[in-house]
Amino acid sequence: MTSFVPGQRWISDTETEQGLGTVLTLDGRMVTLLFPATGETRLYSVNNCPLTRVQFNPGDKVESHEGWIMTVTDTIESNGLLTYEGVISGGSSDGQAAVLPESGLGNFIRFNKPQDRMLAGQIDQNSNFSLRYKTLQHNHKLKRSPLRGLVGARTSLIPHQLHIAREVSGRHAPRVMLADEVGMGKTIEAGLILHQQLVTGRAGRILILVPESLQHQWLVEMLRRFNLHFSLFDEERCRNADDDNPFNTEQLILCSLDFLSNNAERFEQAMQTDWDLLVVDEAHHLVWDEENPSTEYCTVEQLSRHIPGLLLLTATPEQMGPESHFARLRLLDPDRFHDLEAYQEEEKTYEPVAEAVQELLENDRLPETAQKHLISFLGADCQNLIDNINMGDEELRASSRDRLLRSLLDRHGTGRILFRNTRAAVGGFPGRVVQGYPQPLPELYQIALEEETETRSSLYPELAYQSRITVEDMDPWWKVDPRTDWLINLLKLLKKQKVLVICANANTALDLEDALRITSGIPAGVFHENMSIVERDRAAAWFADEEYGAQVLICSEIGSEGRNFQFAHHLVLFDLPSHPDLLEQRIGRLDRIGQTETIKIHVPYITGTSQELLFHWYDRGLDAFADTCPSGSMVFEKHGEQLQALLQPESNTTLEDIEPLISETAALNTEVKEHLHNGRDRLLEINSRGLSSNEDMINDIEEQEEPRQLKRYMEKLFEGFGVESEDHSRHCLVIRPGSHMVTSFPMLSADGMTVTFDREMALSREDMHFLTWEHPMVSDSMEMLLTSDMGNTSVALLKNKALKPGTMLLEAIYVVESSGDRRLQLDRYLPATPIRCLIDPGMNNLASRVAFDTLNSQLQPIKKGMAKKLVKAQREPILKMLERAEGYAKDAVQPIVSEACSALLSAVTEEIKRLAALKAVNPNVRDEEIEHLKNQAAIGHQCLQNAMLRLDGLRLMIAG
Ligand SMILES: Nc1ncnc2c1ncn2[C@@H]1O[C@H](COP(=O)(O)OP(=O)(O)OP(=O)(O)O)[C@@H](O)[C@H]1O
Repeated sequence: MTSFVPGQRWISDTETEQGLGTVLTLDGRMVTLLFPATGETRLYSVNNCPLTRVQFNPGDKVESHEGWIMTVTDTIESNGLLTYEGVISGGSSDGQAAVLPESGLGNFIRFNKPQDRMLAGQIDQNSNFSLRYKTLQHNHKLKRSPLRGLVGARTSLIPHQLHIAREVSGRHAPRVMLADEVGMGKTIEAGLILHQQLVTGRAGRILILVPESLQHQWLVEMLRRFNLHFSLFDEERCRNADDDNPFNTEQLILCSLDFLSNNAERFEQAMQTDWDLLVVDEAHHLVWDEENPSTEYCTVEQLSRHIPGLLLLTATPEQMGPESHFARLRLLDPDRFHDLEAYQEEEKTYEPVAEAVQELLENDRLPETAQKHLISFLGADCQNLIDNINMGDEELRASSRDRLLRSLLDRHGTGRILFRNTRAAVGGFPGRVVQGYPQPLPELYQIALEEETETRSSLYPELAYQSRITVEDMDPWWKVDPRTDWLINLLKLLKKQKVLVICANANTALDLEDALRITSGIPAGVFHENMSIVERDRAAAWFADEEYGAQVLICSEIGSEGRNFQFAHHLVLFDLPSHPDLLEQRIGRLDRIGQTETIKIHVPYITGTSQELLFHWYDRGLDAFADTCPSGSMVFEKHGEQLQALLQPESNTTLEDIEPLISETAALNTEVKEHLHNGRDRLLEINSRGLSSNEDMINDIEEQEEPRQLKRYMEKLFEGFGVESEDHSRHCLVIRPGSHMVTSFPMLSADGMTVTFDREMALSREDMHFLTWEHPMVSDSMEMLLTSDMGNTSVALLKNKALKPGTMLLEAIYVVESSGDRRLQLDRYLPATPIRCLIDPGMNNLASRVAFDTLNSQLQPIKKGMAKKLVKAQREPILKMLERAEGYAKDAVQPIVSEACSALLSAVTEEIKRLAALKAVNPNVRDEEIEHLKNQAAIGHQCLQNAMLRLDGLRLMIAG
């Protein structure tokens, strides 16, 4: 061992972040070092200290503590201290000779480059070198995967959701409407898209706007399923923020749409924030008409003008009429949807477009009629794609077919921006049965209704009773109303089964709760818009509790929107809503993913009132109870007014009177359904479920999950960072901080935690953390390793009989990577890509002949002292071999960069072509947009061309 002399510079092998240390004193068997960079001193045992003497050699560049740089030409030793001679590089003294005693070396010098560390004698364990290389490989594979961002969610793999998520999240700044039927997983689809956008860096700042009642549900779903920590913003939170603009204090923010719409100051602040993506749930509330657009619509419209990405979620897009629906489409893509009349005209052509799509899907080669058909929609330009389908090889035919289909879907119909999955198309949902329960009309209701002129009162006679009958000591309405006793009997009959009751008005819900408690002692939860969010969540949780929860929850219309109650199988519609989409929203509380039984819908109605008429109109006219009703809004557009007139109390309509309307409605309903099925819905269905098999994607995801491989890898990573892990059960581990942990480990709680690598287990055991390749614990710890110098040097003994003892091999791992504005998303095309070189004494690169794992299995550790001596002795050959390795690596860079450039260009060209084609039919597509795309491509191309090569790891192996 070199002896210590005060003034010498040494570096700590275990605390490289301390910079260079100076020997202060030598006291018998102890040595004290001062690390001027941090001001810390350390006491070491001379015989057993993790220290390496710092000694530079001719050719090395060193920095003085004054900041100037010198290239060393000679080293002189005197009384154990070194003095460097050399030439200054850079600055005003460039080229001048200089002398630098080691005490004048910069204190912050750190050897983190592999060759510097190795030559300075900082050698890591072989297992960490291997872990580092594996990490680079996994990282590269993950970043290149087309499924990146979609595999990490704690959700079942449901094909229609994954298709939409992949389709949308692949886009830059996506602007789409997710309009799956109620309860089919729009929140999950949105979560997958957000997760993907965040993981890939396409988005960083996201704002979610939801109805107040859904804030908490969203927060929980985002955290529980996607590990996304959104912050809930309300007035109090904003007031307590430490910034003039509270929205600048978090990246992921969720607040209610009402909060922003009704608060000019907060809205202005939100407008001044640099968001990447805006999400609006229950977007049918964005009502628009030319003279009087709603405040909510205007709020979102203004935000959406300056936020690049926009996701609108609604199960009932046409609930507020076709104008509002069109206005929302225009929010998403003003170029494509610029003229309502033109759009409505175009809707009529959906059927022939759907036929053309069908022809493309069904025909292996395209007959002449199909060709003409396509040309009539897409113009003569598409002829060469048609020729490819008829004459090209299999791959070309498939890609040309795909491009034609995409063009058809994009330019005709709502194509790229509207996704709607229906139960009918997806299949596998439990059925629904309805039962009506006619109840006699109480005399007091009859009296109250005689004076009524409004439909609303006859639909909800308890309101008419309360406003018209004003005698003293009158009974509450629920004592008069026969539906109360009926409900109590039903609840008794269903005993412990959960029953969700929905009525239109909050007061009715409250009174009913009283009625149940007073008359029968049945405790019921209530849930309505006038309750605070906490109260609502508490009521929902009480209802959900299997063991001690309430049998019944009574909800008002608005209060229950978007909520998940699929664990219940009985739904009581205490009254009926006035629009078919509202009815669909009500039934959707139970008819959702996760519903396991046939849903029983119970509808009590009072005979002789509008309730009875409406029940029959919905049931036999629209068939809206037993089945979902995609045609509801359109039929309502046509017959709504007539229906309203008949429902008016003054009209005295009988069931017989309404029969003709019911028959007309049924006929129109069949016609509209068929029309939708053949046209718009057919296009939507193909767009929403995808053209190729989604099963393949599920298989790919399952393959990419690799729970066993991930578990093995993480066990190594835990070990590398000093985290203790032990088996819990199959695919599950218990992990906790170890006593030798070098640094804190991402997301590891101090008390330890149980993790599973298995999706099924994660879905059934909420208490376990679901580790996937995309979990922040995994991705952050991978990054932590790659940004440190851990494992970037190693020396090992190579046990291979075919090699002469003493033969030296050098393994150099390079990484080629590009840099550029985050928004350019260049790592889609060129993620950090490892290049491995294995140099033998003849300067050949053996990397392709000797696999990493094969070589690794033949290696044995060498003692650190021995390794340092070896490196010192072999300095010159190591440098020569390294130079050769760099040459090989440089040769490998160009093909990698060229491939990345072509991928970038083909993606942008496709987008430019689309805009150019849209411009032909729509003058609103601006030339600047196309120019912008071209510029982005040019900048991206330039950045890729400037990709850098750097050495990431170095391993020296000696045969023995
Ligand atoms: N892939 C999935 N894995 C596990 N659970 C799911 C999945 N998709 C949906 N669910 C569950 O199904 C229910 C309905 O999903 P979600 O709330 O996303 O539907 P929605 O379409 O947004 O509903 P609504 O139309 O009422 O707003 C939720 O309880 C959700 O957690």
